Amino acid sequence: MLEIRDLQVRYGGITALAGVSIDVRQNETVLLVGANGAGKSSTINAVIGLVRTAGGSIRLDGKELTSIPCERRAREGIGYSPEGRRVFPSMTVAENVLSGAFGMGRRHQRESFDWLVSLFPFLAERASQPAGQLSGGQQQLVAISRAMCAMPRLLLLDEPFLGLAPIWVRQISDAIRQMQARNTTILMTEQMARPALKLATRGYVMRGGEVRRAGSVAEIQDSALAEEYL
Ligand SMILES: Nc1ncnc2c1ncn2[C@@H]1O[C@H](COP(=O)(O)OP(=O)(O)OP(=O)(O)O)[C@@H](O)[C@H]1O
Repeated sequence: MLEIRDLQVRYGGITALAGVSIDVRQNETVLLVGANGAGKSSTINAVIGLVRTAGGSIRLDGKELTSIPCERRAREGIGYSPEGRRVFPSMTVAENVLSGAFGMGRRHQRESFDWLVSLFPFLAERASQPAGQLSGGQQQLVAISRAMCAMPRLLLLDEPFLGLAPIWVRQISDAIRQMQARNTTILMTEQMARPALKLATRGYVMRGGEVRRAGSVAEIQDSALAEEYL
């Protein structure tokens, strides 16, 4: 479904990705694992269009994405939850979540919101509260709910578990499982790989802007290189 070939990203003189190739098949959950600066976020951000690519291709169901501007990529069915619990702090919880389905019909928005509330009742309890007042774990759930609200066919999750207490890790894992049950294809990144490994089907170990190893979750877990990060 997603075909990344020889992807290159540079920030000025810094090479962040030096020719990365990754495949994500339909209904798979693929994990990018690696230490700080390995190139995980740059890969995700290139797919959603937040960074310009210096070479290579990114195809979604055969369609080249690199020539589509960032603001139009969501319409291709891509949902994105950024690293670092980024919510719009002064907007309400409901506004934050519904912004993920911007431009879609009211009925679709209502149905999605009701479904998300059935997963996370606090979204209804806190619906009219500014999102900036929530705890870190709740903000991360709002960011993920926003990415899920449009029911994307490809969901990009950048470090969804980073710095969270176990109770939030469980809730976010449950949300990801719900998306899997709805046949959503997922590409996620993680430094703290253990909870993510339970959700993934395959993984890639990244280091220094390159893929060092690819394989099943078991293979990734076994890899000596991965040891460093787990
Ligand atoms: N905006 C930027 N300007 C300059 N260099 C950057 C920028 N963003 C990332 N880099 C550099 O690009 C490389 C890859 O970073 P990237 O954020 O993709 O890695 P990562 O694996 O996601 O790490 P992290 O877990 O810290 O986000 C690193 O050397 C990083 O310092």
